[in-house]
Amino acid sequence: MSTARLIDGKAAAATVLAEVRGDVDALEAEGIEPTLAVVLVGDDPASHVYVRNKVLRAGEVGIRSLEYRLGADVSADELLELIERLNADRDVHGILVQLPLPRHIDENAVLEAIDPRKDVDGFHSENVGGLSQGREVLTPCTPTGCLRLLQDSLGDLSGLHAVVVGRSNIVGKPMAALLLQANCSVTVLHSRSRDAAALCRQADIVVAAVGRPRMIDAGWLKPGAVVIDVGINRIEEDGRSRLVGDVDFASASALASAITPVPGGVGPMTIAYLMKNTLIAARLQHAAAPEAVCPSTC
Ligand SMILES: NC(=O)C1=CN([C@@H]2O[C@H](COP(=O)(O)OP(=O)(O)OC[C@H]3O[C@@H](n4cnc5c(N)ncnc54)[C@H](OP(=O)(O)O)[C@@H]3O)[C@@H](O)[C@H]2O)C=CC1
Ligand SMILES: Nc1nc(=O)c2c([nH]1)NC[C@@H]1CN(c3ccc(C(=O)N[C@@H](CCC(=O)O)C(=O)O)cc3)C=[N+]21
Repeated sequence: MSTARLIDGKAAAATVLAEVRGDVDALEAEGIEPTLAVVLVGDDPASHVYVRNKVLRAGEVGIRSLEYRLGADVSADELLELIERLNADRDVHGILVQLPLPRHIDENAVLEAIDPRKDVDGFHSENVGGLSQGREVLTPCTPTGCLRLLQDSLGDLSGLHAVVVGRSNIVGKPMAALLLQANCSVTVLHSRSRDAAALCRQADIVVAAVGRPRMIDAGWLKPGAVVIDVGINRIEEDGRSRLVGDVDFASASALASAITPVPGGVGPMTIAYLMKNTLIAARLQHAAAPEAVCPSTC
């Protein structure tokens, strides 16, 4: 039995970050200091780890980052006020509000309050709609990172059948939109899909974003399929805690032609694309408001 080629997300992320580093230098030569504001509400330990990683990575590529930590009991109004302040601050180019938010805060209202041009997560309806219409907009980091991994592995994706397992707003749906934009035929599976494994076995490309440890095994795959595992699940095994994906790596890698590991696959690419989006956002804002037309008072 053959073994799948490993798609190295860490190495791919390093390439993306090197591209970003070059763009940062170019912007700084124009007197612009790309800046990302990260907002973290509450004390979820996993969220704290993610936010720390984002801030560290930003520093490494020369992006300035501002961290705002708010208590779990903060009111929606206080959070919206902070976002308004960041929207109005011309020195802030990207705003990321770490999800999930505490239950008493309407997540959608918060995401809609972010200036779409500073929406480095690509979650604002303006950007969601733009992606669906094929306009050039800020697109969500995780699926955009997955698309890059696929294009690096396969080149042109035209005509391939891609199956996305999961239909969340942050991964599954934008992933499907990006693959369609890249000329794939796209099938989206979810918890109500009938005989999901049989549908998945028709895929040339499988993107798993379910949140169920090792759900997708060889029985879901056509021989030679390329598998992208978005899942990040912390489980207890052999008396210790470990991170596993939504794909049963051992089983799937015997049948797939290429596969991402967890950790070291999609996760690092998500952070790399957050940095890239921050650069795109900075460019967008400075192209739209050149000093020559816009006096310093605006
Ligand atoms: N690597 C990274 O950078 C990131 C990783 N993640 C990880 O990706 C995973 C998915 O995240 P997210 O999209 O937010 O998760 P959600 O819980 O929001 O969505 C899960 C999706 O999976 C579907 N689903 C559940 N059970 C089944 C099943 N048995 N068969 C088919 N589909 C099923 C659900 O269907 P339905 O809609 O019908 O309920 C839903 O659409 C998680 O492990 C998360 O931690 C998330 C973001 C970034
Ligand atoms: N507004 C918002 N935007 C997000 O993009 C967002 C979010 N909220 N909330 C949570 C999810 C999750 N997410 C991850 C990012 C990086 C890794 C990552 O780097 N993972 C490493 C392992 C890290 C570890 O060891 O825990 C890896 O896979 O190699 C994982 C998950 C972004 N998310």
